[in-house]
Amino acid sequence: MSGVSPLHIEQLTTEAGGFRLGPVNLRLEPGLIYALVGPNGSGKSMLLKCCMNLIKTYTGHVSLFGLSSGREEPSVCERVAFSPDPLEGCEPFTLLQMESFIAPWYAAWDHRDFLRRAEQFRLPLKKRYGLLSQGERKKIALTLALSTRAPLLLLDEPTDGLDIASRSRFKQMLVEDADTLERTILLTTHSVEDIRKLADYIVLLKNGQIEGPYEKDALTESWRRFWLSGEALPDIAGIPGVVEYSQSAFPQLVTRDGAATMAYLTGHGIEITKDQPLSLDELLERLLHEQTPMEWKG
Ligand SMILES: Nc1ncnc2c1ncn2[C@@H]1O[C@H](COP(=O)(O)OP(=O)(O)OP(=O)(O)O)[C@@H](O)[C@H]1O
Repeated sequence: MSGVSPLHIEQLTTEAGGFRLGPVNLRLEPGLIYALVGPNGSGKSMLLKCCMNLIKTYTGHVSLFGLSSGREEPSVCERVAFSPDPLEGCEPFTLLQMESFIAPWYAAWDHRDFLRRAEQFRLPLKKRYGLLSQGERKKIALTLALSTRAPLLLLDEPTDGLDIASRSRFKQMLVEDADTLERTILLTTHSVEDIRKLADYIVLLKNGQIEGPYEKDALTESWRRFWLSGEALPDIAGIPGVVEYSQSAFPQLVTRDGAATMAYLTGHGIEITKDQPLSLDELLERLLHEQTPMEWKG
């Protein structure tokens, strides 16, 4: 772990409408993109709102760059931008008007940079937010968040509703910004494609609790499916990493620790006939829904 964390959450708990979130502990490292992934209603939006102090009824502690998130002073505010889903209360305003409200909070705001982003997203500057389509509204939220040039962005479902070209432009903007800005992003998403293309790390939110962060590349390297030549394995429970074993004409197993499983099988003279990494879709589904350490299939 290095230096001060852009976002450090300690023992955060909150409740709303019978739903309990936490205790959540999470520490982000600078310059990385984290995908916060969880089922509908798992508390992702609540967590982002707690970080922004928009929900104040939480216990625990949130610090932004080492400063308490509750301190509403420029040194905290200008370092973080939040793109909620949706932007509430903005219906009467145009993009230019929204800029005039937000820009004064951010010392690094550059009007030309803002105009360039709006143009790249083909956004009207003088049309009221309330009259725009869902995708156009999302692009407004992204334009405003990115234009802050804040070193920490919290983005709630940033690509939801975007057309294909706009998704590419968004990604391109992140890539271009990385040349001049050390930016940490925590984004929520239900899109495997977003996770594949954007995220360095995956953070799971399940049953109100955080799992991870998991480095995406390490995760996809580690989770594997092996096909075996033997008819039956001697001691399945003793094989490290195995989460599923299917006994059939072509026995196969799924492991969360490919290297350890392979070492065990090789060491016990069991031949692996085929070895395949899990797709990110399957891997995420397993991570999000796994309840027990091992599932058996006869
Ligand atoms: N103000 C509120 N009043 C009552 N219940 C609330 C409130 N805010 C959130 N909740 C409840 O808390 C739970 C978590 O909501 P949240 O919006 O954080 O989920 P989410 O993970 O972002 O879901 P999704 O993926 O569907 O966007 C939900 O069951 C929701 O109904």
